[in-house]
Amino acid sequence: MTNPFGTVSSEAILEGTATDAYFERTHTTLEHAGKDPHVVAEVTADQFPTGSFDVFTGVEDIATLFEGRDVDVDALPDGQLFDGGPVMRIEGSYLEFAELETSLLGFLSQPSGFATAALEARLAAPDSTVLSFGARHVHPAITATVERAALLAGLDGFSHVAAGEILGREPGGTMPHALMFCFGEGNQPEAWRAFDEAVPEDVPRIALVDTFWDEKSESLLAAETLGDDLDGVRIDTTSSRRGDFRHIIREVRWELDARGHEDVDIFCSGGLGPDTIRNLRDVAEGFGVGSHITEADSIDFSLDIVEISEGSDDSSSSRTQSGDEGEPISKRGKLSGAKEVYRTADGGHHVALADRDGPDDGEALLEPLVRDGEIVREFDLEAASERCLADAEAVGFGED
Ligand SMILES: O=P(O)(O)OC[C@H]1O[C@H](OP(=O)(O)OP(=O)(O)O)[C@H](O)[C@@H]1O
Repeated sequence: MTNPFGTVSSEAILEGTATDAYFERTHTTLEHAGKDPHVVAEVTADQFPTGSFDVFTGVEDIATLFEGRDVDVDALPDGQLFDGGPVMRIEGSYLEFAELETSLLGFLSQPSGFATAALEARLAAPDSTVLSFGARHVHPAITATVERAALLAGLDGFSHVAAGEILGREPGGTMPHALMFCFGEGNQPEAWRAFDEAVPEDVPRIALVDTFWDEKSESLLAAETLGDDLDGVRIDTTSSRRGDFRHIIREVRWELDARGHEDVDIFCSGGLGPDTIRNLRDVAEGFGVGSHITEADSIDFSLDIVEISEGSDDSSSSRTQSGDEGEPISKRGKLSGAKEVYRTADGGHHVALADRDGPDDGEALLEPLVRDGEIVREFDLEAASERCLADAEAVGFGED
């Protein structure tokens, strides 16, 4: 049985059948008419800066998508923040990549949305542990994409096991309510003790303490049961029972401290977004964040041809490599001509035509990704994450 879950295969994505039918019909029509113009196309979300930044990611998948295609691609670095103007520029014969547009936009749009939302969570509690718990909300085939976006945005870890294998990271997390149910009400100590005995030593002993009784009672019981071995408690109080969540956490902290358990950390989870995290970051040590990341809006990227010229067999005639230019062209409402985007020292994001000067102190952000079908960039998630956080600070991401 191949592909039992009906997911679109990697082969279909690479060969271009993972596309909208109108691109196939365009290909057929252009071939019929003997047309294959040389184009420069750009991927943009907004034409001009809006004052609101998003995180760019998915670029490694784009490199894989274009490998072996006779095109040149330039793109922002992974993790760079952007606000208007192109995040990517593709140059080549249009038929070389026409059908890839659908997958190309999908590779960028959803992961960039996840990473932007994860960055909001990260910056809401810069000094706390923040883990990605959202794998359960997405199709299993894209869980590593979610967890990668979370790491890119600087989260400390994630929960998904198979994603961990792909990303080369140990997943985090300790126990679900299901474990507590299996031991039953009144037997919480048995559950926590069995966990402590069973799991490897390097797994933190964080007891789930909201299952049957109130959070204070279960937290104290966990501390009594595991003593110094208890690293923390997790409070995942259901929203209907939450009341004043901050007060509940402060009360648990107070009662733990009063009995000498100052070293026991408090972790929270369940429907947490940046505002709640900001409100709890001084009373809890860590947060599990799921839906805020997975429910992020996709970034509304589109691909547009911005320069066009008659096709040529000579690939060295590319603009990227020779400086030759086609005719500027654009749809109404979009901006014609190949562009560059710049970051200035004051954190500004600027868009200008690529053959004009940018701002005096502007750093051009588009970098070579593919040349004549060869990937010319290396990828390093840790470096991308550092870039993301540094750029977030530079542009004042999340500040009003
Ligand atoms: O609300 P989110 O931000 O998306 O967080 C993801 C999940 O993590 C917590 O689940 P928990 O591990 O407690 O689930 P369980 O009830 O299955 O044990 C929380 O209750 C959510 O279901």
